[in-house]
Amino acid sequence: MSEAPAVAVDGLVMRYGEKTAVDDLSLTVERGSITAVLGPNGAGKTTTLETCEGYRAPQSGTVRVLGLDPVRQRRDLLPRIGVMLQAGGAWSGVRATEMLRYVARLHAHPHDPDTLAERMGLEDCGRTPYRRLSGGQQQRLKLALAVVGRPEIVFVDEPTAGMDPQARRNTWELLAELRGAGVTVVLTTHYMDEAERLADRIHIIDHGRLIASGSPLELTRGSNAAGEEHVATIRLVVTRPFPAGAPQSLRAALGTRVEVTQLDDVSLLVSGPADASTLARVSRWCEEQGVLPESLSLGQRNLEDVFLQLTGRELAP
Ligand SMILES: Nc1ncnc2c1ncn2[C@@H]1O[C@H](COP(=O)(O)OP(=O)(O)OP(=O)(O)O)[C@@H](O)[C@H]1O
Repeated sequence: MSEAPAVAVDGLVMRYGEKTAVDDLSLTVERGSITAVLGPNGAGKTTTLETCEGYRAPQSGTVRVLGLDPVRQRRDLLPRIGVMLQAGGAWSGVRATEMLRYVARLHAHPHDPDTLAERMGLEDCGRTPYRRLSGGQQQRLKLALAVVGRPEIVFVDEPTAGMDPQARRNTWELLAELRGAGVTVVLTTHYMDEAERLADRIHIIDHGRLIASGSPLELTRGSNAAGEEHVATIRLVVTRPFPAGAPQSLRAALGTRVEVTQLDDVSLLVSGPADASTLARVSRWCEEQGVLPESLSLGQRNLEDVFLQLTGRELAP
């Protein structure tokens, strides 16, 4: 029998009263991968993760982690997973190293807590009570607590929120190292660069639904109806609102190989096999329409553009 995926979510529905937080979500996470669940605030990322961690029972649908039911088989699953929660996760008065040593002792084959503390840059604040640690230090301690027991899979919710750039890079390194050691990492983030740089696979969710899945390259390359790759994105921002029908008119001017998405009254996105001559044609179109570009730029398509095209909204909070 083939090994079950690290995570299999199938038709998950989760509601809080009238509010549907997770809406018929299905996704899988392969073992040994870093998988990012990317989405804006309130997309349903934390709720999905908490269901995988066994803190919430699915209201509809199924969730399996390492082939086990996280609620019914919690005792079997708990020693095999590591969890970094967004909020809480340590007692407020406990000292950092004390907490790490305590949690290490709960596991059969833990990492050495002192080495891990050093690795996470926590050696200088080992005697500081948790509540007195800075936001970034608390994040690092929570991550150390999640991995000290050598889990097979770690769930990390917004692992680098509030960290400075150096601590973010250290965290990315640690997560990549875990993958190198065969650990599956599932992380939620609303930082596109984090997902793009770290993840083997990205699931983009919005309003509790899966709207796209793929490797960072698959997602950012994308393709148009003719199967051509979306290699570039042109962003156009103008000084006054576009006339009605602007996206259609611009698309007619540029040809069918590109896609035009209007983001708001004054900005739109052109994506497709665009180059300098496309840029020149956009500029000419502005002249014909009597709109003045405030900015016009050509760049590689990134995850932000993918999200914008799919939803018409910005991903960044
Ligand atoms: N305990 C709760 N009671 C009521 N509504 C909730 C509760 N927890 C979450 N929600 C709502 O469910 C939706 C999904 O929330 P969730 O925390 O899962 O999203 P998220 O993608 O993790 O967001 P964030 O990035 O802000 O953490 C949101 O609209 C949120 O307001």
